[in-house]
Amino acid sequence: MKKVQEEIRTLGGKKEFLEEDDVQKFPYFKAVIKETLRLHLPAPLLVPRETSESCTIDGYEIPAKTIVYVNAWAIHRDPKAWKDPHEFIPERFLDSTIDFGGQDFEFIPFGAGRRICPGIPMTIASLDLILANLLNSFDWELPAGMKKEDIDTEMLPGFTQHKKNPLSVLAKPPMRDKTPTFKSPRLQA
Ligand code: HEM
Repeated sequence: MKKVQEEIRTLGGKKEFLEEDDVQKFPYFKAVIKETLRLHLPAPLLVPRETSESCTIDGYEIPAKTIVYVNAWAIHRDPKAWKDPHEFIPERFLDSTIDFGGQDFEFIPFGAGRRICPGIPMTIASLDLILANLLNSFDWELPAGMKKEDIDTEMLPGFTQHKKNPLSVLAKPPMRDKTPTFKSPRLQA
């Protein structure tokens, strides 16, 4: 958290509101989003498919008209593809060209092929903008007495992943805001 906030607050030019172009200057922030989509992909089994003809995959014969699920959750944690696959290590994406565009089959949070999610640009633009501004504008703390090891990542069963128990966090204005470089008209009013 500290590392990504430092990047945003240093490279973001101390702006009060970051725009889409600003976020493109934050490689570590981008890596954090990728690593989150690797470990906690919203659709862990993608969207089911039906085979149009029989085929053989990895020695298994799949008859025509079979419903097939791609276990992207398992692919994203495959030790043959990822070092320390269960660990949250955004740095693994820094010197890597692996992206979610459907060309790198070890990382497919939006699927791949001709039915790949068409919402990628909208998703990434919204995630970038909302998350970068939340990290820029606030410091985040766990409620008193709670340690980071206590964060519960349990999910409800379902087609898309939803947290079983809500996450409680405290948003605090960062210390640097004691002497703001820019005051919005809203704050001055
Ligand atoms: C984090 C956000 C999102 C994730 C992880 C996600 C993931 C996916 C996945 C895994 C698929 C199936 C692709 C496949 O099986 O190969 C899919 C399909 C689809 N997604 Fe998304 N999606 C997201 C956001 C969106 C948004 C914002 C939109 C619309 C604005 C959208 C629209 C669609 C549509 C229409 C399909 C069906 C495409 C088809 O079957 O041709 N998605 N998405």
